[in-house]
Amino acid sequence: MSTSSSRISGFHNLTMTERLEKVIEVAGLNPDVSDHMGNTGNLAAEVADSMIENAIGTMNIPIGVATNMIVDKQDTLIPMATEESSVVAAVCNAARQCRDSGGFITSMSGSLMIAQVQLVDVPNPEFARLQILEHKAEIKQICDETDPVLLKYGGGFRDVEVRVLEGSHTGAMVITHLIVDTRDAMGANAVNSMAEAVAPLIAKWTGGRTYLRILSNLADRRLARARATWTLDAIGGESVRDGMLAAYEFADIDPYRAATHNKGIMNGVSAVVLATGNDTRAVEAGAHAYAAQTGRYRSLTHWEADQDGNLTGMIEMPMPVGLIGGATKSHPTARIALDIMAVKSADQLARTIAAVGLAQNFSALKALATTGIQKGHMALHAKNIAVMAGAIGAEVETVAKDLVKLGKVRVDIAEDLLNKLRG
Ligand SMILES: CC(C)(COP(=O)([O-])OP(=O)([O-])OC[C@H]1O[C@@H](n2cnc3c(N)ncnc32)[C@H](O)[C@@H]1OP(=O)([O-])[O-])[C@@H](O)C(=O)NCCC(=O)NCCSC(=O)C[C@@](C)(O)CC(=O)[O-]
Ligand SMILES: NC(=O)C1=CN([C@@H]2O[C@H](COP(=O)(O)OP(=O)(O)OC[C@H]3O[C@@H](n4cnc5c(N)ncnc54)[C@H](OP(=O)(O)O)[C@@H]3O)[C@@H](O)[C@H]2O)C=CC1
Repeated sequence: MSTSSSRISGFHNLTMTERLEKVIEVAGLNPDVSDHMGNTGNLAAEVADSMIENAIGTMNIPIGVATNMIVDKQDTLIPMATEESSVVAAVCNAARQCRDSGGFITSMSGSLMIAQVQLVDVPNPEFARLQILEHKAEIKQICDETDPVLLKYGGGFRDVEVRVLEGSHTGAMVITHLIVDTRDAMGANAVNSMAEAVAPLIAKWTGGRTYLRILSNLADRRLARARATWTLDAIGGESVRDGMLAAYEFADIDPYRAATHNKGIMNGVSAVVLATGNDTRAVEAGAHAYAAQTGRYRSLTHWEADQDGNLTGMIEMPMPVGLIGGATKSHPTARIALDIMAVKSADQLARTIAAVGLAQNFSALKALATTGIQKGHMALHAKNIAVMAGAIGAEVETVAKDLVKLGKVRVDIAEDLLNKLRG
């Protein structure tokens, strides 16, 4: 085997330590790297190794706790795993400003997931559609038998829907949607198993051929909603409100702006999803597909003034998260994060995450419509810049403070400050 080749036969059969040594050799890294990578922090090496393939170590991301949140009348601490400065502060800031008006009120459309079965080579697709619908009772029985545990917890098959799509190469496709209540699980594995169990029968009933059998990440039967009111007093008056409303409208009519606006929302959403061991990609894919559902990519939030002139914000987005399954149970930090939030159900977790997304959006819009994002964000980012410039220990705080004082949060300036500090 050539050391410069990425073809490393049997790599997956090595132990984690052996894999790391192999990577150090192939990538020509300094052997000191093994000390750093060998320290897996608060995720035991054997757990990391059982979670993914070809593991060589772990990567720690800070968890911050957002304070001030009141969700459905309950004070709630929010664990957020993120590498980005000012994200946690922004949630604290937004939540503080709506505490006096009651915090966040949330709701959920349900915990239904959709699995899709793709059927092709059917000459009479509309006929096939009805053939499938006629077998609803049998489909229910197969789905429920596939996951008796889910059934025990009150979940299982709820409905079947069939759509006919026209592919330009493949021709007519008959797409069956299995609608399944996955309760406290995100449900991907649960519904995928059901789709695979039902597919051969769909082929048999219709005479067609099935291809894909997989959940849809456009989880539009699992929408989490949150709303909150910020009084004019709390936000600093009408001009702040109007600036925020204009910022919202900009996002809602312009996809270039909406992408950034929604990225800001996902700063909060993904941080809680990650901290609780849930699937960030599933939530992100669902969020963006949902934002584009009207045919134009739009804002996930809506902002209005109420009859008293106060600012009201709302969010509604797919939130397929669970309390069991994925890494929610296997990652010890995820379990602690769930304990911090004290959530009792996947539904409550999803609703709380929606509230965090709304809070995040509030702070970003307020900063953008007033002082600009850089003032608050860069002040908090200054510590990162100090570390990038080589500051260590107490130097980090000193250099960061000086950067903020100068109003120039730049690495070259941090290096100058550090040199001066060190004499
Ligand atoms: C940064 C702040 C909060 C400063 O805000 P401020 O008003 O200058 O700070 P303050 O010192 O007056 O504090 C107000 C409250 O903010 C919180 N707060 C204040 N500082 C901290 C801190 N260090 N750690 C934790 N919490 C903090 C805290 O709750 C505090 O109240 P207190 O507890 O003191 O009574 C504000 O400017 C802000 O919310 N900015 C928005 C930041 C943001 O959105 N960051 C996301 C990254 S930028 C991005 O990726 C998304 C974006 C912006 O592009 C999205 C978009 O375009 O829509
Ligand atoms: N496109 C995507 O988004 C995809 C995502 N994934 C991954 O799938 C994982 C999530 O799948 P998921 O099905 O949630 O996980 P699991 O299969 O790990 O857990 C779900 C199972 O747990 C059991 N269970 C126990 N208690 C409950 C309860 N109270 N409520 C509901 N179910 C309960 C159920 O039955 P039983 O014990 O019989 O299993 C259920 O099927 C994530 O890791 C995700 O990354 C996988 C494929 C595709």
